[in-house]
Amino acid sequence: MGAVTPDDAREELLRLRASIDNLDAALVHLLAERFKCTEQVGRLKAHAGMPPADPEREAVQIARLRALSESSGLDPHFAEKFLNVIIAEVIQNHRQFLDEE
Ligand SMILES: C=C(O[C@@H]1C=C(C(=O)O)C=C[C@H]1O)C(=O)O
Repeated sequence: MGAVTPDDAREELLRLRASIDNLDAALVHLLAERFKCTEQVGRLKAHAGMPPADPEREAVQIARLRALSESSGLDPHFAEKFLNVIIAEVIQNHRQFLDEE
């Protein structure tokens, strides 16, 4: 392979960053849809007198995402940390719905 010129490198960087921008936008859209869903779950639970957190469901979700991560080349430890941050935010929202009831 020949030497990479600064112009080639800049072009490749721009190409990769354009993909990163698209992927970040997709992540934001996916998260927004997930939070719309969990909001409905939270309101349903608050109305039905169910607790905001469901540790059994969380354990199933974490195991599932860890397995998916392993098969797709994502660090499963990172996937678990990421999901835990999201779940903590969801549970905090669910507690607020409970207070509003
Ligand atoms: C969304 C729910 O509420 C909480 C949030 C979860 C999540 O974000 O995946 C999973 C379990 C619950 O602790 C649910 O019970 O399904």
